[in-house]
Amino acid sequence: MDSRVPITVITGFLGSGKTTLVNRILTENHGKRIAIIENEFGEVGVDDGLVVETKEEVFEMNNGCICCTVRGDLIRILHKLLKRKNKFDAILIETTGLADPAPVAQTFFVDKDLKVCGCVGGASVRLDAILTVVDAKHIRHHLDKEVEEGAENEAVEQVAFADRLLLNKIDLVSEEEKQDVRQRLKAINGAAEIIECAQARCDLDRVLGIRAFDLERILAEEPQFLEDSEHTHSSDVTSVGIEAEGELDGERVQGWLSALLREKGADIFRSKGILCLAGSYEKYVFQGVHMLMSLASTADGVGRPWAPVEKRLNRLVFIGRNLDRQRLNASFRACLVAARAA
Ligand SMILES: Nc1nc2c(ncn2[C@@H]2O[C@H](COP(=O)(O)OP(=O)(O)OP(=O)(O)O)[C@@H](O)[C@H]2O)c(=O)[nH]1
Repeated sequence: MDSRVPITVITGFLGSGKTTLVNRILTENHGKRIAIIENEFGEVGVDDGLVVETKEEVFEMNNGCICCTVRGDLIRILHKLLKRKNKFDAILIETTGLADPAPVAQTFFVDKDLKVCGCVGGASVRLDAILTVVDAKHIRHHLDKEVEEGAENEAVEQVAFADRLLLNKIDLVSEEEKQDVRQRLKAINGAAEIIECAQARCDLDRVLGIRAFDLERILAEEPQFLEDSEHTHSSDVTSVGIEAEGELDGERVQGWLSALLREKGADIFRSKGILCLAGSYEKYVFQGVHMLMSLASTADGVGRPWAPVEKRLNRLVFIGRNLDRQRLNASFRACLVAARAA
């Protein structure tokens, strides 16, 4: 019997539905002990507030990008997990929306530390599959994005490297658009099965424990895969994080966010935040993907409520191109009740 712990890498562009899939796996009654390793892009982390309350263990890695600077952290976390007496049945790694999955996968095959400790070869873990979640509405825009010479188009890399493609958000596109996206995906990666879904609702047997990662296929397509090579992200995508204590005027902040995304949504790929609205004990979760925006509260079953002693800290992050840090900060702060009274 194979006693190695299967690792599933969940990748996909910003806002495609990775956390939605993780939440879905966590709430499904599968009887497995799962550890989740989360890596988030952006100056201010908010995903800790977006992942459902769970008995499973969630490890945050927010000091850099998993495919570049924090591979060491990933290895350390894996060693820690593997030393446990009560071993996990599965490990999920959610990458940032801008990660290249290749160097993450490579970690399990070429890293000296993993080899020394016998996790590979010594057979403690195995890479089960790379799942790439695709936003059916926005993916074409990102696949078409031109990048500077020498840099990678992360959306293309994520599709190319997938063992399974979860074509998510099919509720947002017509049949014609969906077929067009399917063709685009097939042209980049003809080998990966495409699973269509909305809200990442898919049969988990088709995505977990599937033994789909095939080193031979990768080596046939990318002979240098096992060589530790440099890669460069496109440098025009940046993030602006905002942290501010205090209560917000609900109407004002909603008006500000809708106007901002309406005007700048082509450049703001992703926005999200945890908000404290005046007169409410609920924690509000704001989610934006380009121009689409939603605001839900813990009363709708999203996130975790404010704890009685918790500091009412608003946390937001904007990820995209041409972000005006000063303007975003000033216009957000103008939505605080205190700013209005001043
Ligand atoms: N309409 C629609 N919205 C969806 C679907 N799946 C997820 N969303 C929404 O899309 C937004 C982004 O979803 P997430 O799961 O946070 O995406 P993500 O890939 O984890 O985002 P990042 O970690 O920021 O890259 C949220 O507002 C979700 O509720 C879907 O199938 N249809």
